[in-house]
Amino acid sequence: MSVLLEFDHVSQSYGDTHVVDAMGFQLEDGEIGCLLGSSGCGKTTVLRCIAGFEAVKGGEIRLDGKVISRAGFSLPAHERRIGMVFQDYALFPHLSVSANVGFGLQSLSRAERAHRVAELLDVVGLSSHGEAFPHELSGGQQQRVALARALAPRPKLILLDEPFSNLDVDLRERLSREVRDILKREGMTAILVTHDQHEAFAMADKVGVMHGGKLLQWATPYALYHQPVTRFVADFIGQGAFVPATITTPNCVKLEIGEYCGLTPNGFTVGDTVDVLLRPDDVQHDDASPLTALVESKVFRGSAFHYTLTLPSGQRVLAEVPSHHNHAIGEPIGIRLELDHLIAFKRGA
Ligand SMILES: Nc1ncnc2c1ncn2[C@@H]1O[C@H](COP(=O)(O)OP(=O)(O)OP(=O)(O)O)[C@@H](O)[C@H]1O
Repeated sequence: MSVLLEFDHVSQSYGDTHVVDAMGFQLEDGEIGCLLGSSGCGKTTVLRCIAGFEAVKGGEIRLDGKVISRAGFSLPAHERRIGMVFQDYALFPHLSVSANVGFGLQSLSRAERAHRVAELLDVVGLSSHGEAFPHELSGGQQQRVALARALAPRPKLILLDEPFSNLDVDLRERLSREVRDILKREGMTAILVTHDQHEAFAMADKVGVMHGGKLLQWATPYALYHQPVTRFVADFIGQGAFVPATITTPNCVKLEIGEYCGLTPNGFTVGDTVDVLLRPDDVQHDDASPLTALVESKVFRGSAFHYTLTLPSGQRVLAEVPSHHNHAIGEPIGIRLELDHLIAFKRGA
């Protein structure tokens, strides 16, 4: 695979306000990337810079090896071959679904256009809705029309700006999987912007966590969850509790609930005091374990309970426990740690 989109120390500011700060990442041809962050972190600005609606103030954006934006130069948006899908779908209300999808295909003959439109309606599962108007479709169907319209002219890259935020949670999850399948089938490279971690994980091959205009980590969802490089990313992605510990040997760490070895505490020396992140799936319920914790609260999630447990010191940990283990608040339950790898940050850092 070759690199399609490159961000090389890209910065953007409005007056004295730095909105994007020396940002760097690479997206391979055919990959789906996602910029994830809370409101105001700069993700939409990044998307606008890629689309060509804004020129960057520093660094370079390259598409397919060619510079499309640097200080003093910005390739016009219509010459970038980038498609966009917006949060509000932005369909033309007075045009049929077919006409919406065929809108960017004016350079094709009528027959070629009809062929491409039919092909895309099939891809997004709306072949029988070609004559319908946008207001006759559900939100999810309208978003699939918007995707088909963006795919129609065979762009190099598709940008999706919070594409599912107007939809209810169930539909959002289903549609994010469907859209991923469609993009993959079409071999399309795409960047999605969202503040919803579930959406990011369901859609993307690589996710970038943004905070205050900085890209803190660009990695697979698995690596973000299991190997976050900063405390902020560890906190932002998934759930968990930080528990005090000490590095006792080059590959062992001692917590209040025991010493765990065979781990690689990178960057620490023996004697360092650290905070270890325990995810709910690291804390296993085991009736036979001599180690117990008190149930402080619990949330029923159907297949599992999310327990908040209190260790003897008062330290809280979270545990995901199959829901047939229904324990009462205040009850002690046996626990065991399953630490595959260590996520630890120096105490106070
Ligand atoms: N044209 C502008 N002029 C001045 N400040 C701007 C402009 N556009 C955005 N900003 C500021 O830049 C910061 C980043 O905005 P941006 O829209 O990129 O964030 P975002 O992460 O996409 O947020 P949201 O999820 O709320 O859309 C915000 O503080 C915003 O107020």
